[in-house]
Amino acid sequence: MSQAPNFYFNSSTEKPYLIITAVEAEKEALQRGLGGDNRFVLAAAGVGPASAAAGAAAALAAADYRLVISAGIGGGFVGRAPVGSLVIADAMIAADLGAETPDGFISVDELGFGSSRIAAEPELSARLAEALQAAGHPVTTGSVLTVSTVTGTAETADRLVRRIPGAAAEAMEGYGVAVAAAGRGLPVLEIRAISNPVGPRDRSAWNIIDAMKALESAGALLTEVLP
Ligand SMILES: O=C(O)c1cccc(C(=O)CC[C@H]2O[C@@H](n3cnc4c(=O)[nH]cnc43)[C@H](O)[C@@H]2O)c1
Repeated sequence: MSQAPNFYFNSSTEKPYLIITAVEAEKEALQRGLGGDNRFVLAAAGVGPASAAAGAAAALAAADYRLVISAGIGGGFVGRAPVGSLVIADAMIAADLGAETPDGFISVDELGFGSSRIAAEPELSARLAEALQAAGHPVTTGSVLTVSTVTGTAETADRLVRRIPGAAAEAMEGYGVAVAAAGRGLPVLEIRAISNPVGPRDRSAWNIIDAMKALESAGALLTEVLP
């Protein structure tokens, strides 16, 4: 883990919700939206699927939780999730877990080594998406791809959406968090606030400020939607 998880005291008798972000800025944006709701415990576990899985697993070993949420900024596939919008995952997909061949990519599923897809908890995901829509926030439901390398060309972006037609966004942590949650039999959600389009590397196309505001809005609605 590149950053130590920051655990917050929770006085409720109910098991809390665990939210794993990559960096402190994402955690703080969510905390602003959550407004001190002590049902939530947040940890910034570092960038990438390995740090995310290790951070989530450590938090889950230390206390009991009822739900795990992977949240942060992400890239939106063009025409599906614009910058500033939110994506609520229907599934977390390890998009680069497999083997490259001269004829194309073979997923870990096709190789017979497990599954590259973990489904999000459908009812809560739908409720959160509906609440965001009702609040007037642009939101898309679709698969969130977990990659170890940020996509940096139009060719790679096209290849990903052709191979995974339901892809709405990509980020680097969701599948790692989902593996840790699945290891404990816990439901999982992923929320991505879109900071940039997936495609040719262009730092000027990034809008971290709007993405952090969107993450804050998602935090505020989580307090209403979760039981
Ligand atoms: O320098 C670049 O060109 C560049 C482009 C996109 C993302 C990065 C990062 O280092 C971000 C890593 C961090 O943010 C999430 N994130 C945000 N946008 C994306 C994306 O388009 N693809 C993958 N991850 C993204 C990610 O979850 C990490 O936590 C640098």
